[in-house]
Amino acid sequence: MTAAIQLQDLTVAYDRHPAVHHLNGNFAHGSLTAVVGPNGAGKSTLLKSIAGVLRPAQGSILRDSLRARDIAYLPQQADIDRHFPIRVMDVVSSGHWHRRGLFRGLSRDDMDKASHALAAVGLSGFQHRVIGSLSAGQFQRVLFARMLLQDAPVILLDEPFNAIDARTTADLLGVVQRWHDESRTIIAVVHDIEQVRQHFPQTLLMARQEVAWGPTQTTLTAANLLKARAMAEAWDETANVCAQGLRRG
Ligand SMILES: Nc1ncnc2c1ncn2[C@@H]1O[C@H](COP(=O)(O)OP(=O)(O)OP(=O)(O)O)[C@@H](O)[C@H]1O
Repeated sequence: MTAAIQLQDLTVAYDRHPAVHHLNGNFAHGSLTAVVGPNGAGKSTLLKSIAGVLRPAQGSILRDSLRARDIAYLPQQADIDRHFPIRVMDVVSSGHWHRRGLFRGLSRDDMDKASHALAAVGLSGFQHRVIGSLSAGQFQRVLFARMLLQDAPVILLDEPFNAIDARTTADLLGVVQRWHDESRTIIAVVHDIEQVRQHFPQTLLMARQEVAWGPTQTTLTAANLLKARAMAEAWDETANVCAQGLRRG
């Protein structure tokens, strides 16, 4: 299968301290991959750099012929301000702003599409609710409805099921499976190893660097999980990005 996203010796750093270190590999077109690793392993940083929010310190990310709008990115809920006084309909409809322009009002067609997307995530009738009044699970459903409208071939999800109730998680895993059936490329940071084993055919296990990357069954072994933890604990937070020509750490 051809690569939708290719990481070439990718290092991403904050103030020159690497959070992702010399990653190499491909996310194939139509693949469904979980990104797994201990806290601070660089998972969110990797997703942000694939989304184009962060730039590589070294190496590169090749995105085939994808345009920025072809990549839908769902950040962690903690990174989203929900105190904004806007309605569910406005959030969902912003999923297709690239088609209708940022400042044009909502057409009847836009509203119908948003209503269908809300129905698909089990939130019929929520159009006029203010987002601050929703539970965490309901808000996550709204963000998935927004991504349904975005209709992107590549979907990045950062801990989409963290602190979300079991019913919502099951429903949203159904949406992810539907996207997979539609041959979209999906990369999701997931903490629940059992969930990964059940729903994600591919896994990238990382601890700043790659620990293992491939079919979930062969990647998520007890030995690899132990290795990831040991690598994360041994990581020197104060290390700088490698100077050109130095041996890789
Ligand atoms: N904005 C930032 N500024 C400075 N350092 C950061 C920033 N964001 C993350 N880091 C550091 O980069 C490293 C990787 O963080 P990252 O959030 O990517 O890991 P993660 O695997 O997603 O962690 P978690 O599972 O806890 O969400 C950590 O040492 C973290 O402290």
